[in-house]
Amino acid sequence: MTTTHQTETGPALELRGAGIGFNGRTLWQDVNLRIQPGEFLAVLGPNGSGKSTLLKVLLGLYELDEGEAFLAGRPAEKARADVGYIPQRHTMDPNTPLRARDLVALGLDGHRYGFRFGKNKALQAKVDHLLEAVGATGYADMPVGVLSGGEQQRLRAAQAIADQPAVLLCDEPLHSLDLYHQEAVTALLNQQRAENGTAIVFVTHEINPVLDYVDRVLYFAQGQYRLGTPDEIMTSETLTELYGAPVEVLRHNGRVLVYASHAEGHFCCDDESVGALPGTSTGAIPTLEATGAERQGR
Ligand SMILES: Nc1ncnc2c1ncn2[C@@H]1O[C@H](COP(=O)(O)OP(=O)(O)OP(=O)(O)O)[C@@H](O)[C@H]1O
Repeated sequence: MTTTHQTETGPALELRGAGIGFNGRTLWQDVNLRIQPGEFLAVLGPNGSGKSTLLKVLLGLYELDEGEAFLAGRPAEKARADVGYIPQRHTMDPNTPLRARDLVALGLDGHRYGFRFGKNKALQAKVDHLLEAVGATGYADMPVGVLSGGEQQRLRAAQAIADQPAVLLCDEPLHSLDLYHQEAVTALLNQQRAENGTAIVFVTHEINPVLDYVDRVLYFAQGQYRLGTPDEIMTSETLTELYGAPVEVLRHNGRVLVYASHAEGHFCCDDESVGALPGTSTGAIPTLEATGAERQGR
């Protein structure tokens, strides 16, 4: 059965006055956000700014310090069945006793079908379709533990959308994928939101591969956030204001290029973009990750 979340009323996801921090350091606060069914939200920000934490709040794994989080009209901790999740890449144990197709099948209401799944022809066909969509047909019957990181990541993407969730939470899902498979996975996610109304929350350091699909950007930095369309947020003016120090944003061949020249180098943008900046040598760019001093000071 096809689920279409676009026909449902109300936002797919909502944060009201939300805030969270750890060990006395506020990651973000007073976040107000309504994501509609079918909307694609990119979440950006430096290392440690709280992007993955946002996903964990939406998964009901972390409690907010203030405010509320709702998914499909329910408090986040009660909405697990409405959520698909592509976790940040981690390599699976080589001895994991699952084939690639079993991993994807678990996304199809695995708790209900369990390993009897193999007898259901309709579900098998669905798994085959998902495997094909992420280019995994060739290794469908291989044990997942022997697959490469990128191959495993494509299976996680297929698994996460298998049950057509109302909200899909993606934590750097393109990390370690080659360009061809980045495009295949982003096209699949886009199809999922267009055809089934799945709202997508996409944490990434690199907006360019999804720029064509992104409706709005949520950008965390310095304990603050900005929310708006890519044209509103990915500007020198907005990011300079957010970081409180000069950031230059350029558009080149349809790509967003972010250049942070502050001496402390505590900005974050994607290295690939900086490298692509015309007339700029990567050697001249300071480190773009949070400094050790910043992290210890939280
Ligand atoms: N359970 C926890 N207990 C204590 N600190 C935590 C916990 N979870 C996250 N943090 C801290 O909160 C900060 C934000 O972590 P988070 O993983 O959300 O960052 P991020 O923006 O996703 O970073 P990255 O780009 O590096 O993946 C980090 O400094 C992290 O150490």
